[in-house]
Amino acid sequence: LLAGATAAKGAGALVRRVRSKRAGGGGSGSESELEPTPSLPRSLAPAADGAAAAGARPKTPVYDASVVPPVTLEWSDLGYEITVKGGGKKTVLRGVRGSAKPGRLLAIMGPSGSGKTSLLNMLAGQVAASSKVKLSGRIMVNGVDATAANHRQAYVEQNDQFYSMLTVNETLGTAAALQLPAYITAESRDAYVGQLISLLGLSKVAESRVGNEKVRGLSGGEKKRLAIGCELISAPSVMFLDEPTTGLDAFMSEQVMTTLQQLASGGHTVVASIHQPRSSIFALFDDLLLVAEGRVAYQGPAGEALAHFGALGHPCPEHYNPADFLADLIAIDFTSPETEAASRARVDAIVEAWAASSAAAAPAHMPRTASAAGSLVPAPRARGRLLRQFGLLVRRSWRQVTRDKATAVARLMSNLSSALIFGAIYFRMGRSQSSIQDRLGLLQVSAINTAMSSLIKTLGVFPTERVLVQRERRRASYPLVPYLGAKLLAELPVGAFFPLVFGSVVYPLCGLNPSPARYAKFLGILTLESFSASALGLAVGAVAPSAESAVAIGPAVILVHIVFGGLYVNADSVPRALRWLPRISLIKAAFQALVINEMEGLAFDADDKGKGMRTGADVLHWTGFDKTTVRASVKTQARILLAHYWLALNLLRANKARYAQLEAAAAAEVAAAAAEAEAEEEAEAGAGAEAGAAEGEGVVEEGAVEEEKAAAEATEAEVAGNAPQLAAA
Ligand SMILES: Nc1ncnc2c1ncn2[C@@H]1O[C@H](COP(=O)(O)OP(=O)(O)OP(=O)(O)O)[C@@H](O)[C@H]1O
Repeated sequence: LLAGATAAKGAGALVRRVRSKRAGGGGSGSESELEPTPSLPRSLAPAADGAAAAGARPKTPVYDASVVPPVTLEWSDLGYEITVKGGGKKTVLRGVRGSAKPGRLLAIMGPSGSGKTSLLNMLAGQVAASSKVKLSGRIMVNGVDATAANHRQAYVEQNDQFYSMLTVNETLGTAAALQLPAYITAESRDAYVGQLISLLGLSKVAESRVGNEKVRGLSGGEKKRLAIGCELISAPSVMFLDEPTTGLDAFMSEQVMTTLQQLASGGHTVVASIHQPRSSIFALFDDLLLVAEGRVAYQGPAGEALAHFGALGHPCPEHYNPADFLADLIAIDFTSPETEAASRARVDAIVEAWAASSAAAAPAHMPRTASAAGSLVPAPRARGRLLRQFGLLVRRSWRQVTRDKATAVARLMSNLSSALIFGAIYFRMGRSQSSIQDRLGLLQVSAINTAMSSLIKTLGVFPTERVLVQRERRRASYPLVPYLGAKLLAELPVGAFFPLVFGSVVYPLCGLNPSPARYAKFLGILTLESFSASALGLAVGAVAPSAESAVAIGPAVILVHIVFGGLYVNADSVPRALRWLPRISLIKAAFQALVINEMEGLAFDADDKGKGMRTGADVLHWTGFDKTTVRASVKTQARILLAHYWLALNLLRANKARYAQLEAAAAAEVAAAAAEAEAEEEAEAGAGAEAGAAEGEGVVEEGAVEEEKAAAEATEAEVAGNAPQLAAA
């Protein structure tokens, strides 16, 4: 049965049939009785036995991702206002109302700039918090105010981010292992991932790497379907997708939208913003929400939209793409003042006609309560043990870093060429007086080169990875500490390899101190420094808004480390107020250790006049490094390294996404509900009416969301043990 899980349209009917069977509790309920091809993977664990299907508590907990609690979303009076430069207000959305139903694909369409993305983000609670943004209105889930705890939703962003060196199978496998409850066996998980892959039409590329700009991998459409798959793991009732077809050709767009239609058929509530689809894609929509200038021009069955506009005197010409027709109809034509005025009048008339229509007035089911009553049970969610998460994350990072041959070759070539260039410039330095300056120069540029190469590599990769990690953490897959720990552990050997290559080549070429112990220490000092620079890269990458800005900020930061790196400014002559800077310079710590390691016990030839520094001790005195040791410098470097990790961890924590919440209307509703509850309480003393869903103001942090989710988790054991009841619900 499961092997046949291809994406068959109409399979939703089957799923619904199955559901009604279960809900009835009759029959054996055995999976093997069911006929072909569900639109979603059916079950993670072996199906419940007859007793379980009949309602008894099953011995093996069942997690069935195909049967999500049905969710109807309703929204009313949505307003989205932005304070623009100069203090003016821009209305992005005004008086928007509508609904999205389970088992249906709702497309949000409209001309560019009409507010599609803003509406989608608002419905999904993904509008970035800002003092300039004001959101109002009400969003309900099955009749109660929407909260993170009372339904499970997923949001597929426009740009897909993955670990590029992992295969499709590994990507979904890791996501499943991180997100699914720990009681699900590895075999069940693998089977589930296999089904998900066939559902998404990714079987042919299951063992292909995702790829990136450097390494060819999946096509745009395949990546989009993989992104949908990653979100599907947690069995969300509602799926939001921001322009899922952007950047895809017509064929791939259709494949993606067909996948969405299948998900809807399987019982999910699917909402996608989309920009002028072709007619075959338009035909896949169940419902349509047309946005014109931030207002609703139509909401209802997609198949009835043309009739609605025909009745308003705007018939669609024959053989015309309905999506193009509708987009043109509600677009403002800025060609000339006359065309603008005419098109505005047309759009206004359309919007007003819709607002006045009975369909628009059909009340969304909006009881006056702010209670987030748990009418819906969220799907169980992973709270795996830290060690298990750590293991998974180490394996993922290890695969990413060891398989990235292109980056490894580039780093190898860069380190080798630097070593050879330095080797040629400082070739066999000897013991003359001028070799003292050469030695100091070589050790300084070696410290700078090692730090720069490590920093730039981290800056180029980490900001993108951070986005991915933040996304995963939004799904509460794992805490930051195991993530960072796993990353460091997995990258340790590869990270150490490059400074070792550089040092191994440059040292003998330049004729540095011939003692093998000094050679080994030289390599150790450079390796530790490269980790310190990489950790600095993590800290910069944690705050930089993009990879580009990280690459701009990083060198500016390292420049301070270079200036106070020990050669350009003598530590003793640094102004008192800036004395802390050399102490935190990773280049200084490395340079100092390298110089002491090189100079101790070395003798130099006198110059022509029989003068000059004759011993390494003289050089150390002159540089001001005679007051410390290699060991102390290495300890300093270790402290700098740990401080950078600590900084990176805290910056990542502080830089988490914050989302704006519905403001005025929600606050008013909460107040009204509170007043109502108070009145009720007075009326029936001790009735204990609840009115306090304190979601009034401002900003919801992920932490707050997590707390809500944690509360929902109390139901998890229940869910685990009562899957048939959940399915029935
Ligand atoms: N943070 C913001 N600051 C200023 N203007 C904004 C902001 N967010 C949205 N807007 C404006 O709101 C309007 C709607 O934007 P939105 O991105 O929702 O439109 P859209 O229909 O999705 O457009 P497109 O199809 O081009 O992506 C646009 O005029 C946009 O410039």
